[in-house]
Amino acid sequence: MLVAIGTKNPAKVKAVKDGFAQENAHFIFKSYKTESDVSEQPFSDEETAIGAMNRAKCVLAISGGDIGIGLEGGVMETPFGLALTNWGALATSTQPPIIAGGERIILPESIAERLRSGEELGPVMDDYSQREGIRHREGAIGIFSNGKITRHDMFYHVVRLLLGQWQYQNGFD
Ligand SMILES: O=P(O)(O)OP(=O)(O)OP(=O)(O)OC[C@H]1O[C@@H](n2cnc3c(O)ncnc32)[C@H](O)[C@@H]1O
Ligand SMILES: [Mg+2]
Repeated sequence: MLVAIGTKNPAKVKAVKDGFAQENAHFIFKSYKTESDVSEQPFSDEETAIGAMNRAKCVLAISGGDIGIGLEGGVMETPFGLALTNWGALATSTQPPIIAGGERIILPESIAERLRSGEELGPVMDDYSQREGIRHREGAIGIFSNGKITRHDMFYHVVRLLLGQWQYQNGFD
């Protein structure tokens, strides 16, 4: 079965491969750069989830795969501050997309202010941590959880939720 992944981001690609790895079925993976057709920095749960679904549908269409997976990161305002929010989607040609959300934490106010004024989380995190490519590695969630939950860990959970829902809906044991 061909699983098409709608990103070239290594943290996301590895999360998908690891998420499918413990199954008995044989999966082949291909990754493609896809557009999420939402803002570069999604600013709500809804926009982030739509971005994930768009990526999943797009990668399914361009790959001819059996399953398309889209993962999208964003932020959302809450009564407690600006939260990280992450969504994943699994698309097939026969059913509406399945979605699942990731773990959330509140960002420090200094980071939140920069995002509210229009900056993107990726570059802001690199600037904050004085390192390059945080979004390809542990991500903001990894930095602010002291490495306890990385971007890979978080998206791995999302992928397990997607795969499990797909199996449940299709009568797998
Ligand atoms: O190549 P793609 O798949 O697009 O991966 P990405 O890292 O750009 O991830 P998203 O598009 O899903 O994320 C939307 C924006 O939020 C940023 N972002 C999201 N989660 C992040 C995290 O945990 N750490 C750093 N930046 C993050 C990211 O850099 C983008 O500016
Ligand atoms: Mg992106």
